[in-house]
Amino acid sequence: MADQDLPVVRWQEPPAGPAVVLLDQTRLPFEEVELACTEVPALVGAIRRLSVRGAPLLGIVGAYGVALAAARGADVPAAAELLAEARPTAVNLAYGVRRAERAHRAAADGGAGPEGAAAAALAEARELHEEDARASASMAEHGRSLLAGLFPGGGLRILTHCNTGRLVSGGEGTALAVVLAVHRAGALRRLWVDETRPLLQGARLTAYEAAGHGMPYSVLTDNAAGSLFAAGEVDAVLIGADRIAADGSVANKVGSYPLAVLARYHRVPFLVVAPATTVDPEAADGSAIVVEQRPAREVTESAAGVRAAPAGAEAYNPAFDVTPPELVTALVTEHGAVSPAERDSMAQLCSMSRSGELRSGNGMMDS
Ligand SMILES: CSC[C@@H](O)[C@@H](O)C(=O)COP(=O)(O)O
Repeated sequence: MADQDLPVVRWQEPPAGPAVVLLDQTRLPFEEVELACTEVPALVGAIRRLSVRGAPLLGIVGAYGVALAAARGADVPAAAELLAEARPTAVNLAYGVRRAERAHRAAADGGAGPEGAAAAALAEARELHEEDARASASMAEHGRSLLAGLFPGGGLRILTHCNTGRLVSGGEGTALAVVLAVHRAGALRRLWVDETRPLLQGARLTAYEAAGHGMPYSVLTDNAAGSLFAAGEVDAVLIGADRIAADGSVANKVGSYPLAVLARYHRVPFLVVAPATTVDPEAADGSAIVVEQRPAREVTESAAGVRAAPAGAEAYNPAFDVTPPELVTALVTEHGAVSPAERDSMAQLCSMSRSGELRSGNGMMDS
């Protein structure tokens, strides 16, 4: 296995750059290989094929993408549009893009010139990168302390879905950062890792991160989760989120909703860990969240391109599903934990998130 020491994203200055350099997640867990994107279309392609993925990281990368366009003298609004639309569900992507675009425009309007405006976009991307690292550390501590209160004896068996660790973040991640804090506190008995069909973010990426941290973990097929609950082997479910609506509905990797149903039936806490930038106050409820549909071949073929279904088979392949707020025990953000059932807490969380305002606009938000 690789060493896990390359950054998940970094900015490359000239002469090798300007470039946004990504740790190519399609090559993990077998190879740690960097992918240098020197132009925005290459970066958009990398986002679409999931060389880089996970909501908070998409936001950071989107912001660096705007900085890249500016540094290359490209059409920044056009590049921002391309980047923001590369994937539709994770609200953080458009949020990061619009933030950097706004910084670029403000500098240009202030007479900074092309180089100064490009520097302003890059500074904004770096700021978002650092903010996300700080948010990650706060979420980890809030989540750990919530679980310590619920399970004072430790010995936790946590089930997680998809990948939510350092590979999705400026820091140690969202849900997996909480698991890591529990592990460091000596309170993790086992991490159950859903393989996460069809692209195996759990089996490939979460298992890779769990192994790197020396966690006790087991990979299971998504379908095996029910029997694990039935056997009383799951104490808590922790997942991340790609977008959280104003009513507390949570869009996350497809397969999250069935876990929430299982957790409710078996009276197991279902915790969603995400930075406030994942809250979209403009999405009133789950029906307002666009769910990305992925190509059929991801389901009808194996990862190696070997056909699993008859030629011409059609497929249903949504990348995400939406869990209604009544199934979510708590949302853990950098500001603390809230129950989505508490309307006042949700309203407060919405007011702390600027993702909705920045997501859809042209970066002209007043502030
Ligand atoms: C903090 S990570 C939360 C989500 O982004 C994660 O669980 C997820 O669903 C990622 O999906 P992906 O399609 O791999 O980008």
